[in-house]
Amino acid sequence: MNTRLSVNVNKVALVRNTRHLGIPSVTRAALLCLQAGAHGITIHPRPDGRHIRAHDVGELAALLHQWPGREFNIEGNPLQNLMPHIEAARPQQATFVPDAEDQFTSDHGFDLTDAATRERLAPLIAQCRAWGVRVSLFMDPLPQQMPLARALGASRVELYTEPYALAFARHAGQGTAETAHALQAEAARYAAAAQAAQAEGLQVNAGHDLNQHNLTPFLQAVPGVAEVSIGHAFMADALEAGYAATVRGYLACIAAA
Ligand SMILES: CC(=O)[C@@H](O)[C@H](O)COP(=O)(O)O
Ligand SMILES: NCC(=O)COP(=O)(O)O
Repeated sequence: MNTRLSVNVNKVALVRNTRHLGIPSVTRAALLCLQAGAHGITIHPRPDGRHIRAHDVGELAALLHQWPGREFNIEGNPLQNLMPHIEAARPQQATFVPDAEDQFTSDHGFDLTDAATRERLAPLIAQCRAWGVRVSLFMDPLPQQMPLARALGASRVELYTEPYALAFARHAGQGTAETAHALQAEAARYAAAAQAAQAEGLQVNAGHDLNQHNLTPFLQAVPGVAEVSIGHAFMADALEAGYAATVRGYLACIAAA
């Protein structure tokens, strides 16, 4: 499967919000990434508006409508502020994330073994489907929870990849047999979760702290990833190389897998 690249532009908005000048432009960043070949744009309009704000959602939806075949992915907690954005923007994909309102960043997936969580999510997933919006659930790599995700009506899961990224960084920094084993074990966890999801008919996305060093090995270890959404490391790279060259760099990492 050719994994698709969705660029998360949260951090462009974060810098923009530090002045009242409207620069750097979020929509221009998205346009340049699409022109360079990115398959989609991801945003996470958090309740506190620290980066992506309501007007960004509408402006990006209008931009993506000019790019048939490219996808708009809006992330957030559907029990907080996400659903009005989904109704207004009608993105191709909504990624449900169980973040608290004041969370520093996303750092865990849903626990679908909790009946109350399932009861709250089921009607919201159904609502998105009624709007023609695919739902992906942000999940830790837990094979046993994949049937629960499918039973709720999700079309995809997004595997939360920070633990893998941490194991990769430790091995890259130390290169010991112990870190190699730990990295191999982490990659195997994700492969098992992906295979369990695919066995349920779910497609598999992945994201959080992926970068140009850990992306290719991740995709080599985890079969059939449909989409990676990458923002923080992407924007750090783009500050040095520019958006277009950075898109090409990440596409090359995907092609090398
Ligand atoms: C869900 C996830 O892992 C990221 O997409 C999230 O958008 C990161 O949010 P911040 O950019 O606010 O750290
Ligand atoms: N869903 C992950 C995402 O959109 C971006 O995460 P990160 O690359 O900013 O960590």
